[in-house]
Amino acid sequence: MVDEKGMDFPVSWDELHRTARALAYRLDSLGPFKGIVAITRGGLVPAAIVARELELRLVDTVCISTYDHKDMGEANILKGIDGDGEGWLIIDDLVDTGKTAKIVREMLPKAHFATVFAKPAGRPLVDTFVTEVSQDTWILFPWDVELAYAQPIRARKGK
Ligand SMILES: O=P(O)(O)OC[C@H]1O[C@H](OP(=O)(O)OP(=O)(O)O)[C@H](O)[C@@H]1O
Ligand code: HPA
Ligand SMILES: [Mg+2]
Repeated sequence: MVDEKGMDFPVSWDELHRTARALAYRLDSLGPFKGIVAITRGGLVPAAIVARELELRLVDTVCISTYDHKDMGEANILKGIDGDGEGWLIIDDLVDTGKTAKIVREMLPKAHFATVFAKPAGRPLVDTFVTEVSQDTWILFPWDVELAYAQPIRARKGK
């Protein structure tokens, strides 16, 4: 779908699994880490995949909510975490504007911040990521979609 937020970029479960494993592969040489801090909710699935690959069993959460579907609002910090993050790995699904990442970095300045996807505006705030997509792309994660009829491309264009 194309709307004012740009083109949708759908990601399947398989692709997400493969890309999160690629992230774990990169992170393996940057550790060892004490544990993972998952940024809910989007970071939960990638964090589970990375935790499995890096054999990390200590997993905590920072809970932040900024978007209502594609509409950005104020960042609500629902749950923080103590300490400066030294030795910890923070995992989120993506950085977009970098608003969430900035809050998390201020909260845990010594942690390593990693995401599966990055858009250019947020990229400088991430230590490690795998796939960059353009700023006007909207990533559709597999947990946000269901299988449904898709109109042929020509019909969508009204031909
Ligand atoms: O770089 P930003 O512009 O801050 O956008 C990225 C953040 O937005 C999304 O979270 P959201 O607030 O939608 O909450 P959710 O993870 O619970 O879906 C996504 O999971 C990132 O955490
Ligand atoms: O591109 C995105 N996809 C899903 N959630 C998001 N939250 C901020 N940007 C995005
Ligand atoms: Mg999130």
